[in-house]
Parts: sequence; C-alpha cells; structure tokens
Amino acid sequence: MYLNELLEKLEYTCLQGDAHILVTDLVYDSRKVKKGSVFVCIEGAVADGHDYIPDVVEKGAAAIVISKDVNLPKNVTVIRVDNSRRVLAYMSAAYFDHPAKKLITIGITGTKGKTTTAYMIKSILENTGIKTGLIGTIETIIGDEIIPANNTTPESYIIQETFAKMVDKGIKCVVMEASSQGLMQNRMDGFTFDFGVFTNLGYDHIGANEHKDFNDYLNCKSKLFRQCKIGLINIDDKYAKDILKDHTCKVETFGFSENADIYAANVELVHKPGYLGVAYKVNGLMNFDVAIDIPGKFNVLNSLCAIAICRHFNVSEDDIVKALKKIKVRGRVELVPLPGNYSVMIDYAHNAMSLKSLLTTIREYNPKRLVCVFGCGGNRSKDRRFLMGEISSNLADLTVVTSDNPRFEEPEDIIKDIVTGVKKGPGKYVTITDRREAIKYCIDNAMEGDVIIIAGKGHEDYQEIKGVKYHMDDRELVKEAYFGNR
Ligand SMILES: CC(=O)N[C@H]1[C@@H](OP(=O)(O)OP(=O)(O)OC[C@H]2O[C@@H](n3ccc(=O)[nH]c3=O)[C@H](O)[C@@H]2O)O[C@H](CO)[C@@H](O)[C@@H]1O[C@H](C)C(=O)N[C@@H](C)C(=O)N[C@H](CCC(=O)O)C(=O)O
Ligand SMILES: Nc1ncnc2c1ncn2[C@@H]1O[C@H](COP(=O)(O)OP(=O)(O)OP(=O)(O)O)[C@@H](O)[C@H]1O
Ligand SMILES: N[C@H](CCC[C@H](N)C(=O)O)C(=O)O
Ligand SMILES: [Mg+2]
Repeated sequence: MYLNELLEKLEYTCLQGDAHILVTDLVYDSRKVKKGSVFVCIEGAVADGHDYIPDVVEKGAAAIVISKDVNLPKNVTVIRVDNSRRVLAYMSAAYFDHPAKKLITIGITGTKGKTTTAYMIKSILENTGIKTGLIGTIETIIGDEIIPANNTTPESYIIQETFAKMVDKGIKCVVMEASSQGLMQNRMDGFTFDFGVFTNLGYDHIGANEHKDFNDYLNCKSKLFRQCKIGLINIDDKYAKDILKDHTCKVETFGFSENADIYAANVELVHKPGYLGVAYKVNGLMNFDVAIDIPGKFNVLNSLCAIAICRHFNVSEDDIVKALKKIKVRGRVELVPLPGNYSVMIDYAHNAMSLKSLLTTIREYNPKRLVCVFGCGGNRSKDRRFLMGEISSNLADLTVVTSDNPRFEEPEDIIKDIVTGVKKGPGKYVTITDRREAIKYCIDNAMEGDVIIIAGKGHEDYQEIKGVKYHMDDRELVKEAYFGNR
C-alpha cells in the first residue's frame, strides 16, 4: 500500500523523502514497528510517540508522521500534520479499506445509558436476524468472538480493524459506545455514522486526565451529531438543544414528553422480592406495550431509544417485545438470584448522575430499606466522591462506604472524601474498607423487603490496586456472603 493513498483527504506536508512509497503496515506503538512500517507519533497522557523516533528508525520504519518539531532522522520519509490522532483515524480507515461503508453504524453518546442501550439494540436486531457487532465498555463482540474491553471506545486503528473483521464475518450492523474521551481524542474520525444517539448529559469526567471543563465535555459529545446521518435525541434532557449545536444530521426525538417523535407513557414499576421490572406503552411513531425484567425508569428511556433506532430496520413489534422481555445487561441493575426475601442488585453506577438516577428510581419501588454499598475509583475525578457520598446519604437509608478500584491512591483517603459527602446528608453510614467484608455486612444484616444495591463495579471481575488487577467479582462476593453463612 502506498503511503500517499493512506493520507488521502488529509492535509499534510512531506518534510523529507517521498510520500509515494510503499509501506508494509500502519503502526502507532513503537514496539510494533517492523521494516517498512509507517509510524504515527502520538503525544499521550503518559508517553510521547515522538520520543520513540530513533527507536523506530533503527527498526526500519519507512515513514513517520509527526505533529511537532523534532530532529529529522535520516533515510526515512517524514510527514508533518497538525493532529496526529485525527490523522491516525483517517489513515486507519483507508488502511482497512473503509469498512464502515460496508456496515450500518450506530454510535451512542451520553453520560449514562450507552452500554445498556447498545445491548438492547443488539438484542432486538439479532432477534430479527440482523447480525450485529458491538463495541463498548464491557467487551467487543464480533460474532462468536468476544474481546474484553480496555476502553469503552478503543483507539481509531482498533475500531477500523474491528469493523473490517465484522465485514469479513458477514456482520451487517455495528452498535458502539462513543465515549466523550473517544470523541475528544478523534478515535471515531474518518467515517460517518448512519445513526448517532444522545442519551443524556450530566456532570462527570472533569479533571484528572479527562475533560478540562463541562463545556469541553459537552462539545466533545456534540461532535457526533456533525458526524452522523440521523441523530436520535433524548428530548427530555436539558442539554438536548446544546448537543445539537451546529448539527448536520436529520433529527428524531424520544423521551417521556409527548412532543417527542416516539414517547413512553403509562410507566408501571413492578416489585416482588428478588424481582424488579418495568412496563410502559410506546406512543407516537409506534404504538405497543413493552415489559422488561430489569428495573428503573431510565431503562424505559434506554429501551425506548433502542426501539427508536430499530424502527429504521423494519423490525416487527413482536420481535421488539420479545427481545426486550429477555434483556439482561451484565452489571447494570443486575439482580443476583438468592432465595432470600430481599433483593440484591449489582450495578455500575460510579458517578453522581447514575447513582442519583439509580437510587431515585429504586426508591420508587418502595423497598423497606434501601441500602447502598459503594466506593470510588482512585486516580479519577475527585468530585465524584463528594457528590456520590451526598447523594447516597440523601437517598439511601444506609450507606456502606467501601473500596472500588483504589489504583494508586490509598483506599482510606478515598473513603474519607466520600464520607465528607455522606455527612452532608441525613442517611446512616458505616465504613468498611474491604469490599468483601462490606458486602458480607450488608447480607448479614439484610431484612425482609430490603433492596441492597452494590454499586460501582458492575461487570468488572477485578480490583485494581497499585497497577495490579486482582480477581474480584461482586456476584461471587454476594454468594459467598449468603451461602457461606448457612
Ligand atoms: C488518558 C487517556 O485517555 N488515555 C488513552 C490514550 O492513551 P495515551 O495515548 O495517552 O497513551 P500513552 O501511553 O501516553 O502513549 C502515547 C503514545 O505513545 C506510544 N508509545 C508508548 C510507549 C512506547 O514504548 N512506545 C510508544 O510508541 C503509544 O502507543 C501511544 O501512541 O489512548 C489510548 C489508546 O486509545 C487509550 O487506551 C488510553 O486510555 C486509558 C487506558 C484510559 O484510562 N482512558 C480513559 C480516560 C478513557 O478513555 N475512558 C473512556 C470512557 C470510559 C467510560 O465509559 O466512562 C473510554 O472510552 O474508555
Ligand atoms: N439512561 C440512564 N440515565 C441515568 N442513569 C442510567 C441510565 N442508564 C443506566 N443508568 C445508570 O448508569 C449505570 C451505567 O449505565 P450504562 O453502563 O448503561 O451507561 P454508560 O453510559 O455506558 O456508562 P459508562 O460511561 O460508565 O460506560 C447503570 O448501572 C445505571 O445505574
Ligand atoms: N471507565 C470508567 C469506569 C470506572 C469504574 C469504577 N469502578 C472505577 O474504577 O472508577 C473509568 O475508568 O473511569
Ligand atoms: Mg458504557
């Protein structure tokens, strides 16, 4: 493949050598460079690709793509660009022969609900016989192949490589989560989505290595609607208009509001010990009743959004109803089957918005007591800790503050921050640093009619401490606590 073909549609300057040369492969990690590779230098949060130029030249790279001034190495083509992440995305799309054009692509952005909605869409489409791939927080699914995820939205090269594999496997459609960091870092540049979805926007991901402020966060999310053909927007979200700033797509709306193109009405919450579900009526562009076996008003919106997308695929009402009836998403309001007369739920709420929606909606099921056990991740936005503490104290009867993934921070320091928030509200609380012990405490003290929510880690099967991931699975901890006692 010729280098200039990979650079099609891009603005660049060839500082040295010739862009019309053959390259063997496209690489953005120096450790993978081989003779004849083109190496794209990326300035990251931890490392800077430009620092590895001598190393890749030594390994025989044919060309390098740079975005800042460096000492020009000898005998190698040097391409200068403004934004190497963006360029990597376009080059990757060309390298894999634009696989997105051979798929129907659905991108979901929003602070919460992306993963859940993605699985709902996949489930409905597959129920109708449309082979659908998925890229998201939990995993990438390419037919039978399941790859655990590192990022919600992987690097552009991986996205394009995954799309190409999907095309090879006869997959027709792909649904993917478009994280704000992914949009910010140009991971999804180089192709147009057929559908873009906006679920909602709440305060999150500000600080640490993430967004500089809320405006930046909002602007990154709005990018999707300048990069898709049809935008599906949650009309009830207060940022719905802002997200559509400068949009270029056709817009359709969903929500509880009757102004939406497709809207939900007559919401019914169903609660029996060990079972929480929700039912509603779809109105507007489609009209039928839906019942799902996972709880929460937000799952009305998530499933309605999935219906609004699938409507474009001529899916029958019957197929939608059947697919949604059996939907379960790992670690999202996931009920742990236990013989007890109370309910235990594992959930991924790890920011203010999700914890508030979760506890508010579960309160509506009138549990005897609402118990919430959670911690916060280390080396992530500190705001989450104070806010989540306060929210839990305001909405749960008992908050059990424990550890999440401490990463490189001391668990006790994180707990201290959470407790500062907890103390602002009226709720009772205890602190138990060991997550296993904290869960055991909740199970040992459970009462009839309680709902115990174990929040923050959802599908995760590890606890990350000082760079090491130790096996830990909330489901196993619940079962161990329950059956270990009997
Ligand atoms: C802070 C951040 O966003 N980091 C992401 C970023 O890493 P980075 O580019 O900064 O990586 P880096 O280690 O500094 O390296 C820079 C460059 O040097 C190269 N390098 C490095 C070492 C070497 O020896 N040789 C070499 O060439 C690297 O290959 C890279 O090209 O780009 C990587 C590839 O896309 C991501 O995997 C990585 O995500 C890390 C793991 C992360 O934690 N990201 C979070 C903030 C994130 O992106 N989260 C979102 C949303 C999560 C949610 O759902 O809420 C997500 O989409 O996952
Ligand atoms: N539409 C929604 N609105 C508010 N909260 C939601 C919504 N859907 C799910 N939640 C809550 O947020 C948590 C995470 O949901 P989900 O994984 O679907 O969102 P996400 O956008 O993929 O989040 P992340 O960015 O962490 O991957 C759930 O466990 C639940 O507590
Ligand atoms: N993708 C998110 C997940 C956070 C989940 C929570 N368990 C934590 O470790 O903070 C992040 O990396 O910020
Ligand atoms: Mg997700």
